[in-house]
Amino acid sequence: MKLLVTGGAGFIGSNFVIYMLQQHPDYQILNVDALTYAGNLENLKSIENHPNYTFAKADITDVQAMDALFSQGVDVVVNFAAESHVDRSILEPDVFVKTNVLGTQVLLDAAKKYSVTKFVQVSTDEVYGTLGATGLFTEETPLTPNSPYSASKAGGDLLVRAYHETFGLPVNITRCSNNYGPYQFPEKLIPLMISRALADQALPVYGDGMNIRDWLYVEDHCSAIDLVIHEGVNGEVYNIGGNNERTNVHIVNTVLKELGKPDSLITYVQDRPGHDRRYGIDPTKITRELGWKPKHTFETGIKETIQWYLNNQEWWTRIQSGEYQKYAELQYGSRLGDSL
Ligand SMILES: Cc1cn([C@H]2C[C@H](O)[C@@H](COP(=O)(O)OP(=O)(O)O[C@H]3O[C@H](CO)[C@@H](O)[C@H](O)[C@H]3O)O2)c(=O)[nH]c1=O
Repeated sequence: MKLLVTGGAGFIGSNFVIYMLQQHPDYQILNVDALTYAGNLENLKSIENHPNYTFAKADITDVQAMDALFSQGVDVVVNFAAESHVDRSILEPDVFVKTNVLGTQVLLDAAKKYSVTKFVQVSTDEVYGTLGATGLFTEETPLTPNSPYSASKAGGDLLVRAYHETFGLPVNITRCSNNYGPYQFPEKLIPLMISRALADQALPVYGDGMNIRDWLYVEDHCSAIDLVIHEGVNGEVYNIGGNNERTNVHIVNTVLKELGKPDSLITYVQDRPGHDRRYGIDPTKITRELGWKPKHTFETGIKETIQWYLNNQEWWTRIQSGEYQKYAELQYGSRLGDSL
């Protein structure tokens, strides 16, 4: 099988490439990534010389580049390539629409032209909007995205759906909750808090810190996508969640405790505009229909993750520079100057 993985140098994408080469060493994997700020080939050092792995630097919105890649023969596409950070989408929505909507459409056109046997769109529970105190997102929950990021992902998902309905393209959409684990870029809650706590810097908790996310260990997400590639019924959506709902303040306290750092580092700052209160995924469909089961509890996953960041300080200190640094100052500088 020849797999085209887009965004394979990002957090979830690189974990997926490594996972697939371990599970299916005979599959050929072509990783295409534009290597924007969060794409990092260092994530793939362990498999870069694998005989069945190839890398191409290209942007998924580049029609000619995508045509050239698909013309080499592709069986399955897994589309991870996306702008993914909500705060950044509030500052610059245009790049989100370009990559997440236009990029998806370019890939769909190429997938149609070259008759791929499966197109998996890796999406997010954020397309469902926010939950109140009760209930869970199911695959039938209406799409009501609240941020430019989630609106752009919903736009991509709807195009995927339309290519199935209109052209019969064999597609699946997966919608995951918050991932965590090795190689997550330190703009996201868990790695950001680990890196700042280690440097004894203030930890910016948005609003009252009681927003809830449903945490999924990245390797469990990868195993779910592997199942969807092989067993997913064309046209179907599958929600993937870890049944691990936690408040943000619980996450931050866990990080502080594991690192032996004081609570006084927590700084409540101005809330994220349009901040979704709660996400919670009902994974019944993928569990019952495809037999998926996560292997990690939150308690083991978070310990392993913190240990990974402790063991790999060079990886994240190197990337905390350049464009990231400028952006972090914009994002946290103003927030931290504006503590509640
Ligand atoms: C970066 C940061 C975040 N937060 C809060 C905001 C959220 O309630 C929670 C998690 O924030 P983030 O790590 O940015 O993740 P969130 O907005 O939930 O979105 C993530 O999870 C989604 C899946 O639910 C993915 O689709 C997104 O790509 C991914 O970024 O922590 C803080 O309180 N302080 C912070 O500095």
